[in-house]
Amino acid sequence: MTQWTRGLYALTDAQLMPDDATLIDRCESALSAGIALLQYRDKSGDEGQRERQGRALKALCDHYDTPLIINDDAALAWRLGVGLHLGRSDGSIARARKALGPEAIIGATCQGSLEFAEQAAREGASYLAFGRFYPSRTKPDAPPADLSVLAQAARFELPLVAIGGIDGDNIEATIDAGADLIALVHGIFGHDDPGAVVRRLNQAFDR
Ligand SMILES: Cc1ncc(COP(=O)(O)OP(=O)(O)O)c(N)n1
Ligand SMILES: Cc1ncsc1CCOP(=O)(O)O
Ligand SMILES: [Mg+2]
Repeated sequence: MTQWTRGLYALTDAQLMPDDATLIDRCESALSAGIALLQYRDKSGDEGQRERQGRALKALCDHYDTPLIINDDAALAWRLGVGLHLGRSDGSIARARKALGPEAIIGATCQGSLEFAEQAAREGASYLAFGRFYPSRTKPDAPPADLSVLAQAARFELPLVAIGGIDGDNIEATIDAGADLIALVHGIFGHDDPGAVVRRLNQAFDR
């Protein structure tokens, strides 16, 4: 597996990629340009679609040697043998760690809270996700967080993910504040050519 602890973290969106062909095409474009992690985030409520698209993305991610993370759905992550991202009301990190095993990548939403982060780290999270840091088109009601939380979270010695409204204009400031991974929906998949955007955004890590 390629190093996943620093770089771009692309999250899918069923509105931006409404059918299987668009989803696979856009994800392949991002993967081939070089992302650290891909998250399948499906809020459609269509179980069959989630199983089918999850399996297709697993095959694609294996091809590019890039970890796949499933949002919310621990059972699907277990069936596919991939990583899992859990928010505050998506179930316990400790239970997911027990079910998925010591090697699985398990991420936790911490919003802007060091207390949430402390608990997730204790329960075995692989990374801690903070944000939203900027106005987000994908999740406008996500609680806002201040960038200063990233420097304070360095004490957990886990990869820190920043999320929410990140784009080419604010990515450098977000990395400089302490983010190891930059998670984006619109900033990657809101563009016709995700690969070109990924190449541009990756330059922020190479300064
Ligand atoms: C990398 C990453 N960070 C945060 C989230 C948000 O998770 P959650 O709060 O559970 O909200 P939903 O994404 O489920 O709407 C995430 N998915 N990924
Ligand atoms: C899932 C999630 N959690 C906090 S903000 C957000 C959405 C991020 O999407 P975008 O990069 O389009 O703001
Ligand atoms: Mg969730």
